[in-house]
Amino acid sequence: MVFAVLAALCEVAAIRLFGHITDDVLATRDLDAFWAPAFTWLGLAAVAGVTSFAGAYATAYGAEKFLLALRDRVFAHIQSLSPDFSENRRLGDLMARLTDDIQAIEELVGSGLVKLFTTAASVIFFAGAAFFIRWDLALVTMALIPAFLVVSKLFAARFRTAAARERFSNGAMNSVLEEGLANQALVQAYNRQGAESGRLHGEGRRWLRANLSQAWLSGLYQPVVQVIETVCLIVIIGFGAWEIVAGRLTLGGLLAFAAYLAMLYPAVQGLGEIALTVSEAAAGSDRVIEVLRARPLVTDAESAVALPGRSEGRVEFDGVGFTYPGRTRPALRDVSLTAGPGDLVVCTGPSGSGKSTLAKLLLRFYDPDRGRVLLDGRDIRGLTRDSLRDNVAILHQETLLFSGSVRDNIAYGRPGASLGEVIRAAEAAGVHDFVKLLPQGYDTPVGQRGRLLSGGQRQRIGIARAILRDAPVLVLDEPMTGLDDATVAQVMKPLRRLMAGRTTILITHDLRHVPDGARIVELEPVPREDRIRLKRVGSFGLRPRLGAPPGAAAPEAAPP
Ligand SMILES: Nc1ncnc2c1ncn2[C@@H]1O[C@H](COP(=O)(O)OP(=O)(O)OP(=O)(O)O)[C@@H](O)[C@H]1O
Repeated sequence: MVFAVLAALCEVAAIRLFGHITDDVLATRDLDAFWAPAFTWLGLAAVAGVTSFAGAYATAYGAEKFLLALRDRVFAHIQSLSPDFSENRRLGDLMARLTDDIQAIEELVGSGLVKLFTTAASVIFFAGAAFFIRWDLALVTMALIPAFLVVSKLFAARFRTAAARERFSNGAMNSVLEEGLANQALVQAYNRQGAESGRLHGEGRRWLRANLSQAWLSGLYQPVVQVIETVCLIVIIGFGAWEIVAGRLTLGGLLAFAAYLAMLYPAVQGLGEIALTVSEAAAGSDRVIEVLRARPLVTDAESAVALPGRSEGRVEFDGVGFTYPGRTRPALRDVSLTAGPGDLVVCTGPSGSGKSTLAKLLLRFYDPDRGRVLLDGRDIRGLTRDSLRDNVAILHQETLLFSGSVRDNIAYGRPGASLGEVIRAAEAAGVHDFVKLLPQGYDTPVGQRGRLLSGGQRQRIGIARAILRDAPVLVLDEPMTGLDDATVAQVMKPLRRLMAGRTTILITHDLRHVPDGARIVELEPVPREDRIRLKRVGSFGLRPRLGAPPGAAAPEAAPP
């Protein structure tokens, strides 16, 4: 701001010099009087050049840093929300909020604010200089300024509506793009290329219309303002000419005055344009603020403590009931089970009976509505989420991989792990054998979501990651899904190694590969009956601790 104000002051002085040159050199034809103002002018131009460069760079620096900090903050905020937040929204739209909408805010807060300040300063300087030459003439000029402001206010309101539509369409278009690209195999397999292209075209047209109405408004704004500006200049020059004829104003005075006005009106116009930038930024900021206002469903309690050291791995669900936010049917009701080090508890049951929900509660993505989840006898709501999750390793149904190398993906379980540790985990998980055959070994990229690898290979990388994490509690969510018997056999060996000595909760509806000695917990979907029944299955060992004996009435009210 300081640099920009200095540059504007240099321009004011340069115009004044131009007036002097006109009156003292051109009108008098005295060449000797030319050199001093000419060199001063040159000096001013140099100072103006340096200061405006410094101002522009400093503004860009501040704006970019702001953009970086805001994006980091919004992203960190989204990461602190339950996975539910992203799952309930379209990914492309969220990405548009993190990129384009934040960029629109940056344009206002970074360059926009500086521009507002420096333009306002220029208006004051040029108006002051014009007053200095002829206050009465300047007053006439100023009387026309409100016309600019009224026009810009009229346009800004419409521009804001158009900008909000454009932001919304941009998010929708990004969502279609993201979904189409992420599901390309599905699109091609079902011959839906045309439909997907049509969807994109539809969103693209909506975006185009929103952009065109913005272009229409900003295109119209310029000529309207220019007409007002021209009327002002003609009035001033006419009035000035009359004053010169009457001998009350010199030619240099009039020229300098007109030059000040030529600088002043664009500055006033610039103030109006900032109103348009504000409208655009407001549309973007509404969308970013909506994200920042979302509160995490689960936070660390003020009295939350970190687990002292490594957990023993004693897990207990004690009369747990849970309904997802916005749902009326409970996902779980009165579930009780315990598992200790070395135990393997297999949660089974039909689809939708709440098996994966148990894992989400154990990781505290949600808190139960009833009952408690305990780790080492402590309610996990009294523990910090970091220390809880440090002690639980999860292997998801579809192993989630990032688009880095094999090594990066295994080391995700323990950042900073050495290559030796990664290789040891990979050997234990049966990853090493196929990695040896990959073109770049552990540095081979796994592709977007690991799609360059087979399902079984991805699963084994997930196991290696969990081995490296070395957490005392292990949750395996359908680790065998989609694998053929031969691959399951390959995966089972490292899985057994991984489970040894840990508390393992294995979620599966396929009991064929469950190791002997496992405790089986069968969940039944809540809506069909009033209670969750846990029952013993076949010859698989121990009976779990029951929340309610089979056949007993459910302690809670029936679901709505
Ligand atoms: N994020 C969510 N928001 C709302 N409801 C959900 C959510 N996730 C799951 N549900 C609902 O909760 C119930 C239990 O789901 P859950 O995923 O735990 O079942 P599951 O037994 O693991 O099923 P599957 O074997 O098919 O994976 C289902 O009725 C499901 O529709």
